[in-house]
Amino acid sequence: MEKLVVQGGTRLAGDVRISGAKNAALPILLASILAKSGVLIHNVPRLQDVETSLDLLAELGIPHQREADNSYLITPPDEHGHIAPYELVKTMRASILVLGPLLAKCGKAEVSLPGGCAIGARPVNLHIEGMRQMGAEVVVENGYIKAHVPATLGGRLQGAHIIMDMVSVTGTENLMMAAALANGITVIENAAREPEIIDLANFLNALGADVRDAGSDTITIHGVESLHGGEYRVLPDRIETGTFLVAALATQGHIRCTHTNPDFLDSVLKKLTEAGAEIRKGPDWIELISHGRPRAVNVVTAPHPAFPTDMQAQFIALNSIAEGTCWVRETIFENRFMHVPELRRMGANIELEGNTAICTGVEKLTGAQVMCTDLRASASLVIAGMVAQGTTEVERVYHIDRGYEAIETKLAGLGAQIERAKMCPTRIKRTQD
Ligand SMILES: CC(=O)N[C@H]1[C@@H](OP(=O)(O)OP(=O)(O)OC[C@H]2O[C@@H](n3ccc(=O)[nH]c3=O)[C@H](O)[C@@H]2O)O[C@H](CO)[C@@H](O)[C@@H]1O
Ligand SMILES: C=C(OP(=O)(O)O)C(=O)O
Repeated sequence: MEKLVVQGGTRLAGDVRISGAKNAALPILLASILAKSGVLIHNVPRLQDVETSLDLLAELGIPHQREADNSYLITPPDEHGHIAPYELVKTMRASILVLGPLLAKCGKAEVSLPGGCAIGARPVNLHIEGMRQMGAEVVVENGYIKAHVPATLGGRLQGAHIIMDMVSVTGTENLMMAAALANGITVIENAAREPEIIDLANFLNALGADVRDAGSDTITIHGVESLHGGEYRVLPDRIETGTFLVAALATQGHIRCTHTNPDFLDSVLKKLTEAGAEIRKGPDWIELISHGRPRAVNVVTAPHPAFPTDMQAQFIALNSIAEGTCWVRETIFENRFMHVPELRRMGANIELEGNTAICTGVEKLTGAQVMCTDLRASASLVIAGMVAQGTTEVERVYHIDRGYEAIETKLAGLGAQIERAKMCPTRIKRTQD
């Protein structure tokens, strides 16, 4: 087990290179199942979730090769396995994204049902319902989603008009991938509009699919017979970008994120400006200049283009040391406040009322031993550690490794005092009764 050891008190300064987006790379890697020949994918971030996706492809009998630091060649054979086992799915919920590609390509799929996780129950009923509307027969048995396309449909999913009850990112992606090879036209209404949806659509289209209007709430997919191989570059990670910008403002620093895309971050940049940051933008960079202590800002999470839930924890860390009182309302996940008790251990003044956190900024946090509970909660603890007095030890760092490439190296490059260390086995001293 490893931990991050952070000494607070340094202002972040300099340039940081943003990696490819986790939430685009995962669906794109798994969508390559659909291709008939090799797919070369660039700008894939080096993350635990990427390793898990590659393991999942290998488990299905789909080989890959690392061509360069961040480039992978996936070569799907015509015939391969169709079972995504519990052992892999339990470590990465996004494994559910093989359901659509496997059903579309192999006519059958068995995917372990992902369980709930620290941030909420996260059911996948919309994925299953959409596949059923496209003609698949689906049962949930022994913890697995077991789906097949009946012989009466000639082994091919059928285009359908799907109205999603809720906006779901991976739900929209799964249905888009399934529809790419379906017979006929699929229309997905109330679709998610995240930039990663557009990236997946662009990837599928680069392989010969016909996906239209991704990025709007109604996506139309004209099914094609097959997808060929190709080459694609994953878009930059807007959440990693936002995390570094929040870290810079919290430490009253001045940084520039390079290799990013400012167009994807409107709601976050607006809140950073409201909090007192000066933001400058170029075609592929964003600069943040601090002017003193940040001001507290109210935030409500909602589907894109509104404020992303994946930035909520980082803004709570920022508000913890900002001037004033404000509230942060989480409307996407029912349990995404696990970072709050940890931040309180560092001296933050945060009250929880249902889905709202009320933060009153304190002058200083103090270093403490804290524990990561999920990916973005971990990022918020690292940010808090960088502004706290003294040493913060962030434990269970495997959560952060799921979604941030080399976070301590990048932060150290900006001047942070942070290092990864091995955890010693805990020794509990027993006293005699
Ligand atoms: C790999 C990936 O891209 N992960 C992102 C994706 O997760 P993910 O795609 O899992 O999140 P969803 O957009 O599906 O979830 C949104 C809401 O819909 C609910 N829901 C979803 C599906 C379903 O079948 N039934 C249902 O009730 C969820 O419990 C949640 O309350 O979008 C989230 C919301 O922006 C982000 O936090 C995650 O980083
Ligand atoms: C919740 C997240 O990811 P996942 O959907 O992979 O759990 C996230 O990226 O913050």
